[in-house]
Amino acid sequence: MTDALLVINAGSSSLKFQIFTLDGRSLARKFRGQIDGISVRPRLRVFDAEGIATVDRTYEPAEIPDLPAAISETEAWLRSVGESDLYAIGHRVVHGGPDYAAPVRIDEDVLARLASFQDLAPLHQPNNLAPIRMAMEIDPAVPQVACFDTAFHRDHAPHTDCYALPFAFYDEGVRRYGFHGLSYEYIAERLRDVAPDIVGGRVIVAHLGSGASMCAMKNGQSVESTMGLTALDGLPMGTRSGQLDPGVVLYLIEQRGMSTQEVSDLLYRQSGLKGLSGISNDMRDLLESDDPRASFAIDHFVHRCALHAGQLAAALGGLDAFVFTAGVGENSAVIRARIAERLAWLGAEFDGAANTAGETCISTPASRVALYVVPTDEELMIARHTLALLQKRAPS
Ligand SMILES: Nc1ncnc2c1ncn2[C@@H]1O[C@H](COP(=O)(O)OP(=O)(O)O)[C@@H](O)[C@H]1O
Ligand SMILES: CC(=O)OP(=O)(O)O
Ligand SMILES: [Mg+2]
Repeated sequence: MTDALLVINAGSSSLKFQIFTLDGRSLARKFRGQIDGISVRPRLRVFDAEGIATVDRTYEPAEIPDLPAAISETEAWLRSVGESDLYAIGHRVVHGGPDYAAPVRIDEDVLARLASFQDLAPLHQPNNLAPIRMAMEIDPAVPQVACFDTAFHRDHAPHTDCYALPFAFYDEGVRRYGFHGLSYEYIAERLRDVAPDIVGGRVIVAHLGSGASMCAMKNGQSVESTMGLTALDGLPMGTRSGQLDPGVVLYLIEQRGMSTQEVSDLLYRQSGLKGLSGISNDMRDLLESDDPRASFAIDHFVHRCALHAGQLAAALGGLDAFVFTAGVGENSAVIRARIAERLAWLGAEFDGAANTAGETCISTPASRVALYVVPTDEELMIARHTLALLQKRAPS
């Protein structure tokens, strides 16, 4: 089949993939699948075009201990359905560095440049690039396109995305890039249908998954993000610390004698919900647990979400809407309720019944700040960009 478009999205706790068929310029979803809960409660699910689950398989944590294992398992599944003759493959690549403000067709030079950003996104970039190399080896003739988490944020004003370091660091690329841009771009588009009255306003989108960030949007454009040079900054995450006094890093090195590798492992893999709770990086495990350390980690997460929401509301000069998305934001009514209650001072009137009923709008009609739950679809955004780039037009 030469009219199939494969999309791969390697996150920090999941590998998501979709296959689309092409009919001229339009995309039709054929399969959507993911292995989530990697290393904790791995589960492969594949849904057909009607949303019916065609595969639902759980694994022991040791069977899918990391992203590379999930990549191999997914490759095996893809081979089994015979999607070997592809029109193109679109990839999520988390870090585009200072070079890439838009999707790019991948060749050896581009791949080498993307590999040079690996240390800035150690949880993601290696797993984003491995399937690209794999596909190049299988069939170098299939076009591959990289779509970046950083691209949507690249129009930030320089005084907002610099660090207060000597300016030469900004020039060499030490900037607040921001991530989850494919998700935010998709949500910005969805809001045109879901909430046309606020799309031109001041909106915070909270992408709360295993990785978590918030984006301040004005008129559908990103103006601020909680993430920075790396995807460590901002909110606490599954295994990442989030915002930290840089003095803590100095303390770890100088007082505790930790190596850079040990500090990196601590901040990327042992911190966040996992580090604070000592139980799990998976929000579902914490919500199900009676252990006070689980509720402590959740309290911290909610507190930091509320603080960062205030910061982004300040960046926007007020707030018209707040949108929840990604694994936690889409699925946990409890976490949404707890964060929404902390937005009351901004004028948000939370509708608890709408929230538990799974409605899209979870604020009262009188609320000055509208609250929404909008499922994200990074893979669809990647598919649109990939097709547009290969057909040399703006994504539709
Ligand atoms: N029903 C749920 N309640 C609470 N959290 C959930 C639920 N379903 C999924 N999650 C959380 O969502 C996270 C995964 O989100 P996702 O956006 O897929 O992450 P990523 O792409 O970063 O791997 C997991 O850590 C999981 O705890
Ligand atoms: C950038 C990032 O944190 O991505 P994810 O949430 O998919 O891990
Ligand atoms: Mg993700």
